[in-house]
Amino acid sequence: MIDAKEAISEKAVLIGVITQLQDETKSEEYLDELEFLTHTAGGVPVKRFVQKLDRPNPKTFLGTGKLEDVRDYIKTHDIGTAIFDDELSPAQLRNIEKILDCKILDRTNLILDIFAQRAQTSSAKTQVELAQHEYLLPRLTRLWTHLDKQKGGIGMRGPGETEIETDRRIIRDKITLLKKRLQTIDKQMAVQRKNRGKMVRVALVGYTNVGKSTLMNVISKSEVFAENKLFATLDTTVRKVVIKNIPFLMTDTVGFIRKLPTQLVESFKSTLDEVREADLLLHVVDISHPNFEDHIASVNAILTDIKSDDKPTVMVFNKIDAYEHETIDEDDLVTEKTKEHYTLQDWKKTWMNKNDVESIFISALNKENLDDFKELVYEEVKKIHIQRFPYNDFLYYEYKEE
Ligand SMILES: Nc1nc2c(ncn2[C@@H]2O[C@H](COP(=O)(O)OP(=O)(O)OP(=O)(O)O)[C@@H](O)[C@H]2O)c(=O)[nH]1
Ligand SMILES: [Mg+2]
Repeated sequence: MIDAKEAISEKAVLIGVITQLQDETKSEEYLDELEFLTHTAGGVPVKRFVQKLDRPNPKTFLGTGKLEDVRDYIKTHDIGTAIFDDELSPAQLRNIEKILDCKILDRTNLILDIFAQRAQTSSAKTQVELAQHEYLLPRLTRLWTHLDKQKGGIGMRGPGETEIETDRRIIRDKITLLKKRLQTIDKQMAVQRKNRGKMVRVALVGYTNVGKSTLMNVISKSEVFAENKLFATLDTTVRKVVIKNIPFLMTDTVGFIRKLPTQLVESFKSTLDEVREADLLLHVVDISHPNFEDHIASVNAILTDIKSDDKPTVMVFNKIDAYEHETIDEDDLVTEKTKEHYTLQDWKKTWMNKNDVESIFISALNKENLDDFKELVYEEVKKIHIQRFPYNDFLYYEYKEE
């Protein structure tokens, strides 16, 4: 198993591709994100290698020529790790390892590593460990390559293969064990959720680092760990919040990311159950991020994945204090107005015009527009609360303070 702390603490090169599916700009944005991930994991990105291809090479991800460039660079600059901006297949990993003499990580691996470093509770730790083992299982074949060379095609059933088989069996057993342990945890968590009664449940969801925990803190006056790193939160925090005369439960949970490893989605089931069982979602967006629309799409895809896309949702555009846009000079009649030129007002109009979804623009950090935010959440929670407690109307006795 990859040691969480040791995995990367050294210089790394980042490797990506430009394809028909991702143009130069996209590729660069993705590598920016990979760089942020690398930092978060404790690595130091020193150089990027990007190649234009129809699609990633099925055998070596990059073309072999380009990969040799990478190898030369790694040798001369004493690089410890090469990080690929995609999930490498077991075969790709094996082939690349033959060419580059250093630690190879892919995006999935990197994310798993960050999760492993950050997991605090036994639940989160078990979930990550399960995901790591499932990632590892098909990739255990690495040893085969050495055998291949030594023995050729014949006589492969030597001790080497038995060893791999033994390793595989150990990992499979471990997976079974972890799954069992998770089932027990799942049950406990389900009981806990039940014990919370019928109170309306609101879940903060959104891309990683958008400010969910910060918002949770200002709304519930709690102290949830928030920082400018990806995946600051892995465990779910639930707080009771009261706005005016309605108490409800608010959940802060793990942030999403583009191409969240499927193993993680699967093993974080009990964490994501909080989202699945929520009555109302607050989809928090970092509007100051140049890719925020992509982030919304990624989050929606994962919500669909976990069958939670049809829940009542409020779009919460956070970090308005940090929003910047490009401007067109008044005498410039050539430049066409694009989204880069949108003011906050333009974005508000765009979103207010959507009938099926409520939206609000705030800054959790500077506490801007929080009163309107609370009012909106109150109205949405009230709709659900009234349905759930039809006879409990005394809760709605609102007394005005003069
Ligand atoms: N400028 C600005 N920064 C903010 C705002 N809200 C949060 N941040 C910063 O954004 C960073 C991430 O905040 P978190 O609250 O940890 O974000 P999160 O969504 O919980 O992140 P994960 O738990 O990693 O998914 C921190 O450095 C916050 O201080 C805001 O309104 N404006
Ligand atoms: Mg958080």
